[in-house]
Amino acid sequence: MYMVTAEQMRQLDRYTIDKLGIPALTLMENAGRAVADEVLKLCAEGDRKSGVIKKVTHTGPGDVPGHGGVIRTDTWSREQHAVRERAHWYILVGKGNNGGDGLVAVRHLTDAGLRVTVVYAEPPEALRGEAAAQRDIIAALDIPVILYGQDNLDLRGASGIVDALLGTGTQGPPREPYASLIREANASGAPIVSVDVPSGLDADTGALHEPCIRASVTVCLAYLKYGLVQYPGAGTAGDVVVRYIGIPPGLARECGVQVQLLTGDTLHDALGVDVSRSREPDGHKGTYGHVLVAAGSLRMSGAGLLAARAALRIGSGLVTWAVPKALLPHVIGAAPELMLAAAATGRDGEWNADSADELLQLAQARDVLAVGPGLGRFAGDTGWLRHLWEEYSGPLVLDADALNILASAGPELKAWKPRNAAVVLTPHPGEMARLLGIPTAEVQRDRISHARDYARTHGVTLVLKGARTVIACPDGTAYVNTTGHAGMATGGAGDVLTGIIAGLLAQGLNASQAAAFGVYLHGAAGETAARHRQHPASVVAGDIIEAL
Ligand SMILES: NC(=O)C1=CN([C@@H]2O[C@H](COP(=O)(O)OP(=O)(O)OC[C@H]3O[C@@H](n4cnc5c(N)ncnc54)[C@H](O)[C@@H]3O)[C@@H](O)[C@H]2O)[C@@H](O)CC1
Ligand SMILES: [K+]
Repeated sequence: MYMVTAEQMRQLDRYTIDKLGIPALTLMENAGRAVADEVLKLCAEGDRKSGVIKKVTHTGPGDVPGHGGVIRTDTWSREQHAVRERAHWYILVGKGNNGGDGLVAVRHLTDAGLRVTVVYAEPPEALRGEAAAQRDIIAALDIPVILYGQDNLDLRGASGIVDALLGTGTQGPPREPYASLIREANASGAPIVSVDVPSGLDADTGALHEPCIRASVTVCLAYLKYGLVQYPGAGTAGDVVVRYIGIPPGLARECGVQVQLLTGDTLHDALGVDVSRSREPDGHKGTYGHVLVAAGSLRMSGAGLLAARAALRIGSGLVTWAVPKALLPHVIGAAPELMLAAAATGRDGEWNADSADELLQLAQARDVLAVGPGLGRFAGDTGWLRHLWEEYSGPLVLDADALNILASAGPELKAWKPRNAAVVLTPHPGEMARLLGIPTAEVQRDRISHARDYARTHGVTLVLKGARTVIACPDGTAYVNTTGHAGMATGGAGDVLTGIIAGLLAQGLNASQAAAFGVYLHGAAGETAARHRQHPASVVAGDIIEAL
């Protein structure tokens, strides 16, 4: 499922109207109709707040037996009519095309028997183009309208509200009278159905302006907008329903849109991943690759163990865990399936810069090198990592302190020899901020753009972790994950992801596939673990491995 910015959506709209010849009024009609459908569905589910609307058992249109088939008509049962007449919905209408969509919905809702009142934010004369055409139809139909003036409206009695105030044409925080109307709608407690995006949301980033609508449902038109998927926007949009309005679904790809929601279908169709994970009937452990995990130190040995165990559990043929020599006796038997290697001679169980050659030799005999979890920082670590980066010929997964080392290399990174094999970086927002030299809040404000820019500039595959993890590839494509939950914000969960991605690389997936599929599986395993533990908060990193 493609995801677009407001600007891309405008281009796709224009292309559909100007090049394909589908009239703007047709798109608006489809949009408003889609909104009305979702409102009626919500009515059928019942008004959760006031209990005015009860569940309707007969929801289908009237069926009349015909000759050899059924004639279906758009009629509604008496019970449905009765329910709708008792309800009273308010449709808040802004002066742009978002408002125009809302006015189309008004017409369809009225035809379906729902009592509706139109609330114009601005004098109806302010509407232009297609929206003005809708305004005139509403006037001709004698549908009740009011102009918002703060004391002529009490939304507290509303059964529901349609928010058609501001859409993808919004610039900056909602101005008056939009701001007051948004506050009143939120305070009403009525369910709110937003058209395209909740008014006050930055459609490109998911940042919330003050104020911003808190929707129960957002009926997103044509293509998913970034802001509905990224937090905090995702948290204010309620259930997001993407509805077709006549813009050909394939147009986004043809017009060069590169960002998609990561689903099972995306993995299969866009990334070519064998999601069934079938194995060769005559495969042997060599078929499934050998991972080297260089991770863990005296106080953080568990991080290395989790990464190595995850690499095993995801199906790698063999996994070797390299640790500082002094640590080795203490981790023997920690996971009997693992092979162990001592790769740093420091007596204190910490890594040291002298281990670079030794580690490189170990890595060259294996298919993938994962570096970072529980590594710690040590004197000369930048040169140490540079050596591995430049000399190791296989794919590299860098996490945790390996990312901090990269960050401290700063501009010097440009002088590092470009790698032929893939690099996957898996920063959390704090690590990403250090890589970019900007505050964490700035990373979070626009996660998709920061991840994509870094991946393109540095020729790496980048996994920006956190709710709705972003996987950005060197060619500009990006995927936004939907699996997982807040219970996975727990120590070690990131180490597990490192192991999963390394394990998938070892099994022959390319960097984009391994990163995207790894993130997806990691989240899905977290969900399974939450069900097993009966509460997300009780999930610990080891549970994610067991659930893989
Ligand atoms: N052909 C198209 O372009 C289609 C557009 N569609 C709808 O049109 C919307 C985009 O329409 P528009 O581009 O007209 O823009 P909007 O309807 O989002 O709103 C823009 C209007 O609000 C004003 N405005 C902008 N920022 C404001 C702020 N911060 N406070 C107060 N007022 C503000 C602007 O002056 C402008 O008049 C989409 O979200 C979607 O709902 C759909 O009808 C489908 C087809
Ligand atoms: K809206």
